[in-house]
Amino acid sequence: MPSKVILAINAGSSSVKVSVFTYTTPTADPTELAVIEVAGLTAPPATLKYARGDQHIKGQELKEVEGQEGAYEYILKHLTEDEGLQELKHPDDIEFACHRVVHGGDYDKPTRIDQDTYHHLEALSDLAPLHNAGALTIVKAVHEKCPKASNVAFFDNAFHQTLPLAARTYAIDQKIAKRNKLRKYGFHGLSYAFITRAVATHLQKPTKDLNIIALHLGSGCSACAIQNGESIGTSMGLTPLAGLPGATRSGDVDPSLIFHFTHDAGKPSRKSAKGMHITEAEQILNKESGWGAITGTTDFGVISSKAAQGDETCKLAFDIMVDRIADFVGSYYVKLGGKVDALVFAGGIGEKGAQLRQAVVRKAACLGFELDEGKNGAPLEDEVVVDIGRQGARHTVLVCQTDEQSEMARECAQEADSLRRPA
Ligand SMILES: Nc1ncnc2c1ncn2[C@@H]1O[C@H](COP(=O)(O)OP(=O)(O)O)[C@@H](O)[C@H]1O
Ligand SMILES: CC(=O)OP(=O)(O)O
Ligand SMILES: [Mg+2]
Repeated sequence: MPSKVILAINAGSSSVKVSVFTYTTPTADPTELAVIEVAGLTAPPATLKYARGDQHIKGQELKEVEGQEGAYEYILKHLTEDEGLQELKHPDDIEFACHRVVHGGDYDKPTRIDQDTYHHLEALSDLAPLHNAGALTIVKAVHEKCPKASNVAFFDNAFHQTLPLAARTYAIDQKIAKRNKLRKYGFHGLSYAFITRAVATHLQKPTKDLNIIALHLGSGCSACAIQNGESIGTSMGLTPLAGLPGATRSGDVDPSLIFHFTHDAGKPSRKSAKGMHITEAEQILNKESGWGAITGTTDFGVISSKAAQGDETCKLAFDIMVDRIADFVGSYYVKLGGKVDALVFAGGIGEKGAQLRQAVVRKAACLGFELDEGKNGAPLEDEVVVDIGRQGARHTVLVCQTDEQSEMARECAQEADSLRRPA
């Protein structure tokens, strides 16, 4: 029997990550065969990372690759040409292509993408200007190049369906809010779903009893208060712009600020990509702000080391992040009534940024979070969850190597029968 390949595709704002899985039965977790990532899309040249068995490529520059669609084309070619990846020799070997779709509006569960869903998701593109359009170009590319695959969308806002009414409602006219669906959706949900399960397993607790403050810190950054395994508060809002700053995003500002920043706030952005209808205000706050605008680099690793060497601009960007993250840790501690099993760091910065973790945890020391500095500074090995807290401290601090692709693949294998395209 031919093996069934699941390709899980995660189009982030600065990277495209694809993992290749096979699966056999709906009960076993899919087996990961390879992981490939094209990163640095906001700071060209893009770079390649590839891991399959003993084969590892890291940091190879890809001068010709641009944008999420270009990254996907490169990835598919690389995978099908890898002699060692027997299971994926031809695009037709792919049974399911799972797509991380950041904004799913009212969609609350994995959904096969047909023409109708595609158009619904297209209409939501303006609400996730750095994400949806890129993901949809990949959906199109899969449709054209892998016609036998079933395309399934996994929504980044679905995990936050459990937000209590008050937490998801903006203090605006409710008639208009309802008509225009203006509410907090929240994102990074595939990551938070993965983190919840992985941390519950690590702490040997049932998911339904897990209470954590989780931080997903990557090119986009967010915080989430998770009570009894469910999201009860999260920092992103109607769009992934709200809350914490990101590589090119401002995060929360006074909503009036933009009208003092530019007189053209409401005009259509001249720079917005084809098919997108965003204003100058959305362009500036999503793509021309954040730590990239302050320092000139979108790489938070560079900012952290320069800040440590005394570069004042990088120190300011670093301190802004620490200040804003600490605000959410404090507020979510209250939301959870002080019943917190762990503070969890995840995402590119959460996993690699020892310096940032140290600064955040120091600020939260009054709540009982403390680090074991040796463990915090040690490079991560293969474990999914690592305890970096001081033994004996009131609260635990963890790093979780989150994996949105494996979250999608797991759900896909479980629901394979209902998600498969009719023959
Ligand atoms: N050593 C490091 N220390 C802190 N941050 C880092 C380090 N290396 C990479 N990063 C940050 O991680 C980001 C990528 O995070 P990731 O979660 O993969 O992003 P994406 O939003 O594209 O999914 C990079 O843009 C960079 O800012
Ligand atoms: C929702 C979001 O901001 O995602 P990413 O961090 O992958 O850009
Ligand atoms: Mg990401």
